[in-house]
Amino acid sequence: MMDIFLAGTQTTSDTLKWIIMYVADNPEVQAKIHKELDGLGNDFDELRHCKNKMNYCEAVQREVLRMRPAAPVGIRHRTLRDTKLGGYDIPKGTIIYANIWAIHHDPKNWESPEVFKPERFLNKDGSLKELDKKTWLPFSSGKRKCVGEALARANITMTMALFFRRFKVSFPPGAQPDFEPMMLEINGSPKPQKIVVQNRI
Ligand code: HEM
Repeated sequence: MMDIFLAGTQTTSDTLKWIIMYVADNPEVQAKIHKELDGLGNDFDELRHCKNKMNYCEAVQREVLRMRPAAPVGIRHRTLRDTKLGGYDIPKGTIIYANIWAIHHDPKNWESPEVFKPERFLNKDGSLKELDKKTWLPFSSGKRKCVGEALARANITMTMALFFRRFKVSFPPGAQPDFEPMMLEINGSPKPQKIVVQNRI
């Protein structure tokens, strides 16, 4: 139970904080989020039916999870026996981890990886592209991948919808936002930032 609480709280809240920061820093992205959410009309009352109509919000979520994965090097594992991986010999008992950050920022995988661009996940007609699970893996991969992915993704989608429907965010005038994560145990958390939150309704 402790694993679920520890692994499931800061990861989701950090991702939401990164989303707020990237949206505050990109007014044109925020305008598109607001347009999409305003377009849901009365459907908004039944949020669970809206997920498939929120492609742009989904693209923002994917891009933030790519640029600032909440667990940038996953969880450490120890090999149970001598093994070979990618041509390397790895002795029994070696501590290994997946460098998710490096995969997400590798220009071989992503065009201009340091640029925040949710559109990279969308087709020209606004539909979502198929996810390449070899290059986008914020929840890691394989047998020990995150067990909370579906819960986290649903939680982030609903919070984004409820929050951005109601609020507009920005950095205070003259602020110099800091997008460098600070590593806390396994988490790549944002540093505390001041954000201006304005009511839209
Ligand atoms: C944005 C949110 C989240 C992200 C980015 C994330 C990411 C990850 C990653 C990268 C791992 C390591 C997998 C590996 O060892 O290869 C992991 C493991 C794990 N996550 Fe998450 N996680 C998130 C939310 C959650 C939530 C909401 C829960 C539970 C309610 C959860 C529960 C766990 C558990 C129990 C493990 C260990 C799995 C195992 O060792 O078999 N996570 N997560």
